[in-house]
Amino acid sequence: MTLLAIHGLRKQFGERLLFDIEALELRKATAYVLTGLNGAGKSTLLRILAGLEQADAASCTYLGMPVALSPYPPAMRGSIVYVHQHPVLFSTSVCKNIGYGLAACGMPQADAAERVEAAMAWAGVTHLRDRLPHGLSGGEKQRIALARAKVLEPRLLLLDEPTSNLDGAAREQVIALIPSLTAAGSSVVMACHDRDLIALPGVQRLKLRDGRLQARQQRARLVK
Ligand SMILES: Nc1ncnc2c1ncn2[C@@H]1O[C@H](COP(=O)(O)OP(=O)(O)OP(=O)(O)O)[C@@H](O)[C@H]1O
Repeated sequence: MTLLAIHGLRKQFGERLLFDIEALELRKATAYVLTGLNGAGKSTLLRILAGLEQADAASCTYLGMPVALSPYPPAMRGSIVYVHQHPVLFSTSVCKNIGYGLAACGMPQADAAERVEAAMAWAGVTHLRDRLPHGLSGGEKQRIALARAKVLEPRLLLLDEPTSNLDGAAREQVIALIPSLTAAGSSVVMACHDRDLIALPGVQRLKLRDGRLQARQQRARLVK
């Protein structure tokens, strides 16, 4: 089942055409890696999908409904989450950071607290619940940012280089979280150069090259 399909997606910065993508199709509950050389436009594409950057599209459907990319549709705003390469956390406790989006959309406190607990456990950050962001490691911050995104139960997570600043156990902990996102029904697009992320079983490959998008399908897929 298709989650998002865009045809004729063009992005220009002034006179410069960054890419002209004939077709981008993202399936439900599927993980994708988006590769390409530095400057190919990976972050820009993720930012367009998240509604943080404007672009021209010939046609777009989201959950089978035709939508315009501009202005960015509320249905996409409410179910697509972008996680920055260097996540910015608010200067409040880890658990309040994770629950912020739920409180903002008016979820009752008891329900929100339950979801936040589950997200903290998932990301392995329960022991950090009362800590302030200052002094947390890069890996801890990245896992908190992933928990803050997952708690919203998005249909699509856009992860910009989620492991680029991490190594060793911190990197492995983040990589280990990815398959459970698709198992929970979310699709994931990760801009990355990390071979271990690219090699995760069932992950589909998208590559930006010379302004075009190449898709390479793998047979095995993660849970749908
Ligand atoms: N707001 C902007 N105005 C003009 N040019 C921009 C803007 N944002 C990005 N670019 C240019 O678009 C190109 C693609 O940038 P982008 O960050 O999307 O690439 P990337 O593939 O994510 O690169 P990297 O792997 O280095 O992160 C770069 O040449 C960048 O300078």
